Amino acid sequence: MPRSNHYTGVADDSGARVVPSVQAGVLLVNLGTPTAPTARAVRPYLAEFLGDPRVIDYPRWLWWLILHGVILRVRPRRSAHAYARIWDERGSPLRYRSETLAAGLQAELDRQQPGTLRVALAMRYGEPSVTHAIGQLQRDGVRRLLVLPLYPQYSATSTGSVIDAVANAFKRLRWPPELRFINDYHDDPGHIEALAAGIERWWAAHGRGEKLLLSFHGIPERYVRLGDPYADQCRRTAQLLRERLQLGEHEMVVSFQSRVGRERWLEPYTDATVRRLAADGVRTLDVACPGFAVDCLETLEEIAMQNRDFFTAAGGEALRYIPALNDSTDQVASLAALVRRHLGGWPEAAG
Ligand SMILES: C=CC1=C(C)c2cc3[nH]c(cc4nc(cc5[nH]c(cc1n2)c(C)c5CCC(=O)O)C(CCC(=O)O)=C4C)c(C)c3C=C
Ligand SMILES: [Fe+2]
Ligand SMILES: [Fe+2]
Repeated sequence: MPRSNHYTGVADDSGARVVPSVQAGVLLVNLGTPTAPTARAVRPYLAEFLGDPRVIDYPRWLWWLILHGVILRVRPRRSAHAYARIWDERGSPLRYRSETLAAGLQAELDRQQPGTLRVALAMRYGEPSVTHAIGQLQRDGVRRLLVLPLYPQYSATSTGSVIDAVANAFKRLRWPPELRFINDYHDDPGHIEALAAGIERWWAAHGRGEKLLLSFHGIPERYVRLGDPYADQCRRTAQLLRERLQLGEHEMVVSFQSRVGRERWLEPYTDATVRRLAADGVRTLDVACPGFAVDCLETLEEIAMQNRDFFTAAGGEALRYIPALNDSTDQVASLAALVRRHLGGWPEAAG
C-alpha cells in the first residue's frame, strides 16, 4: 500500500518513491450547506459563512458583535425552517447534487482518458473543507491542481472567497501542487449552450410561459461600485442566453434575489419583479437561475416556493421554476470541456 503525507509526497512500503498514475486533480468547490435542517446545525454554518470578510466586509469587531449578539440569535431558526422545506431523504440538495455532479464529471473525464484526472468536491463553508479535499488529493499523488468553483459568474463574495480558502490550504503544505484556477465561465459557449438546451428541453415538456425571468443571487451594490465584476457577468450571461434562445428583449427579464440587511443590493430585486410582472398581467412566468450550478435552498425554496407565492398572491397564475443543470449530461459535458481547456500545456490535457 502506498503511504504518504503532505510533506514527503508518496512512497511505497520500502520507502522508495512511486510515481502515481493520477497526476492532476480537479477540485470542484460549492458554497456549503448545514448538516441538518435545524437551528442548532444552521448556526455554526451561518457563523462561518457570515463571518467571512469576503461576504460581509464591515469592520471586524463591530460585525462580530452584531453577528453573534443579534443575527445568530434569530436567523438560524428562520433559515432552518426554510431548509426543512427542501430537505429530503438524501439530505441537503446542494450537497447531494454537487456530489452527483462531481461523480458525473469524474466518469466523463475517465471515459475520455482513463485514470489521469482525479475529481474531488469541497465546500467553502462546512465539510468537506477545501483544506481536507486538497490534502486528500495530494495523498492520492496529485501534483497539478485545477480549481473550479461552481459559480459561473465571478464575485469576490463567492469565487474570491474560494481563492482565499485555497491560499490558506496551500500555506499548510510544504510542497503544494502546481495551481490553476477557473475564475468564471459566465460566457463560455459550451456553458451557454448547456443552459439553453436545458431551458428548451423543459419548454418542450411543459410548454412555454409568457415570460422568462432569470434570477441571479444578489450582492450589495456597493461591492460592484468597488470593482466586483459580478453584475456585468450576470447581464452578459443573460444576454448570450437570450440571443441563443432567440427571445425578444421584452420576453426575458433579469433580477437579483436574496437581499439580506439594510444596504442596497443589485436591482431589480426578484421578489419585487415577480409581483410587478403579475400586476402587469403576466399569468405564467418561467424562472431559471443560471448562477446556480445545482439546485439548492435559493432555487428550490426561495424561487420555487416563496416567489411562487408572491406571484400568485399578486394575481399571477403559475410561476414555474426551471431546474438548474445539476448532473445533466449537458452540464457534465460542458464542464468536462472547460476543464480540458484549462489543463492546456499540462500532460493531462491530451485526450
Ligand atoms: C449576507 C450576505 C450574502 C452574500 C453577499 C451572498 C452571496 C452569494 N451567495 C451565493 C450562493 C448561495 N447562497 C446561499 C445561501 C445563503 N446566502 C446568504 C447570504 C449571502 N450570500 C445566506 C445567509 C444564506 C443561507 C440561507 C439563509 O439564511 O438565507 C446558497 C444556498 C446554500 C444551501 O445550503 O442550499 C447558495 C448556493 C452566491 C453565488 C453569492 C454571490 C454571488
Ligand atoms: Fe448567498
Ligand atoms: Fe436567499
